[in-house]
Amino acid sequence: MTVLEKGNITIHTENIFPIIKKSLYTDHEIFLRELISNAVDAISKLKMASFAGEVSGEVPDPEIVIRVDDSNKTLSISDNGIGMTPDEIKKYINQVAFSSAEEFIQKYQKDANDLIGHFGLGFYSAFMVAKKVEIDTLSYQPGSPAIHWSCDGSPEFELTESSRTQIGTTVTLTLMDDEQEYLAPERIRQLVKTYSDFMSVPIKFDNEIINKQKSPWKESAQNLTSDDYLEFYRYLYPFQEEPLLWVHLNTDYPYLLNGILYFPKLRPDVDVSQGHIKLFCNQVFVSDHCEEIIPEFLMPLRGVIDSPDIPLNVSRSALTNHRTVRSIANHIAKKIADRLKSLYDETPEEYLRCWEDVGTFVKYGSLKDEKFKKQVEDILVYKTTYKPTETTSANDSPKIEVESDDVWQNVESEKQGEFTYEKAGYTTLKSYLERNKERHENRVFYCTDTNTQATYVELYKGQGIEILFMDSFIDTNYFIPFLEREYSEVKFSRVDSELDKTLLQEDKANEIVDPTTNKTRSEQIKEIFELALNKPQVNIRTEALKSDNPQSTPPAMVLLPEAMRRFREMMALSQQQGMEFPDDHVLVINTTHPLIENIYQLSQGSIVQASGDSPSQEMAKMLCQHVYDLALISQKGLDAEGMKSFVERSNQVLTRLTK
Ligand SMILES: Nc1ncnc2c1ncn2[C@@H]1O[C@H](COP(=O)(O)OP(=O)(O)OP(=O)(O)O)[C@@H](O)[C@H]1O
Repeated sequence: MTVLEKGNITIHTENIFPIIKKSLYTDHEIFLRELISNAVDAISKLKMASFAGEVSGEVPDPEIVIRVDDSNKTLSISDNGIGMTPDEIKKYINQVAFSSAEEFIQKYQKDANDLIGHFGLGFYSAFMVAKKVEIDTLSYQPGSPAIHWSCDGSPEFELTESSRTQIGTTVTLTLMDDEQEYLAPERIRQLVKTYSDFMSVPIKFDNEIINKQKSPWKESAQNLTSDDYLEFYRYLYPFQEEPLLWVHLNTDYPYLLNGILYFPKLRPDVDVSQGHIKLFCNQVFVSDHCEEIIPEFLMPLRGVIDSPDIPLNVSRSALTNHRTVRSIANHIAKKIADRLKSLYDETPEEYLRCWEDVGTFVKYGSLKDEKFKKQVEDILVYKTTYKPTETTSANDSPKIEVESDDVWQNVESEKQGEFTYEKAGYTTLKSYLERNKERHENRVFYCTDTNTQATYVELYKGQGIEILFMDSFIDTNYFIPFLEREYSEVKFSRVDSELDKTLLQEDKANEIVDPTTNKTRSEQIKEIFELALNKPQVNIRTEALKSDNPQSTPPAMVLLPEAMRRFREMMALSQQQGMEFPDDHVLVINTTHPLIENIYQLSQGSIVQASGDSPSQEMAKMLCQHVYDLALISQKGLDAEGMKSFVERSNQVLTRLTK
């Protein structure tokens, strides 16, 4: 073997090797990604040279071959790309590669592990795992000799002749003793799959192609079917539920950006604060964590973004404020909004199918991002009790289907005739306000829980008042206050917070019935309840509920005034607890209900016993407590103590009634 040249690699820091080996990155494994990327570059350079007519003879089918030699503890990566002349080796490897490595190390030594991509070290990263690196190469340039370059980790290299006859390059690493894991076939396969799966050149190992090669996000959306998108999703996230919809990003100005983002179904067990989007740079995998690039509210999205314009060697904290990155984040949010808007306009059924999950993104996005909010504000929909009849338009006065007890209507069953959001039981806030402006202008009645608020919903429905269902965590804790800030004249009232005047009639019990005390019947009823319950914190009020059939209205209702309830909910949220049901609630006694009238009559019983109350007064007292318990039950249920006394009292009342 003739030694052509011996020399020193042009670097200025003598101890650069130990730095590289020991402390630069914790994830040494990226060396394989770097070497494969160089091989792919070399192959595309040969292709370009061939297009330019610079290559004599056939250009072989591109391939990269990885080989392991267990006995020599070597791992090699071969390509049939452009190869290198001796001069190029000197220029690119000895000077450029090493000097840029030096610069890189000096710049990033401190926070290298904070970098998003650990890019830029290139060929030199081989020294993180190898005690000796050899390059065997033959350039495509006619007459160029094949050469062999070797370096044992000292700043010295050796160039010798090589017997290589095939154009291309083989890089052989003799692995360090503590880096032998990279000889294991499974480890190699796993690394190729992680980092280089979508490189467009086939990568062979053990006579098998081990990378996927095709990167759908680089294709034009027209060339992909829904099945292609779904198949790609399954490939990226095996065993996961199908995504709801996806957005294909394809921009080349002012930055290059490709990607496919999927909306997953939001499962309660999915940690939405953790990013799942994979970041690529020219099809090379960079990171599973691109939280700095994606707007926070889109974090639960999945899929791929690929942009060579995202700087990968700045620290994560610097990324967030980087101009291009900010502009990419805005672009992604806009594309997502565009996709949702076209879905809303063009395929309402599809939009509603996804709404429950997508709605959370959209609401959260509106809270977080002013621009996004502006884009989506007209496509926010809410479930409603409103049901248009075939002849009415969406903005007619509400026709509420009183009979149906299934307020969560099934979208699928609403398919006759032209599909509208209203027919499917959904509405926008704008339509709601418009439809109801005559009856209750700028007031939105809403329900957050169909079970506990069923009595109240029935009462409103009975009077033809439209109710929106805002039942998600984000609705109750953030979105309603947000909407009130946005539309300052609009107020939201939960169905159990107050009884709207449209539900009430003039209280006939207001006439004075006791000339000696000047008390009205209502005042007496209130007193009867106050005495019977003996709960000073409960604010007892009498009202006359409107109804054609008083029997069908509740005799009493528990109300939680909106502001007080919200304040308590906020407190509970900040202490990460559920809200305790407040003792200081309102109890409304419905004076039109026959039961209340009967209790009133009973309590007027005049036979006074030694103990004080007459049997009929005792009975009236028990019935008052019972009415209150029933009102509590239909609001929040009873606790253990409450249930015990309710059952005991029920038995007493029944016994007395059957005497
Ligand atoms: N397999 C190869 N075939 C041909 N030339 C190669 C090969 N590997 C490296 N080179 C040459 O060596 C140069 C330096 O490689 P290195 O990986 O250090 O940096 P780079 O690829 O230019 O940049 P990056 O930092 O993005 O990796 C390359 O630009 C290329 O000219």
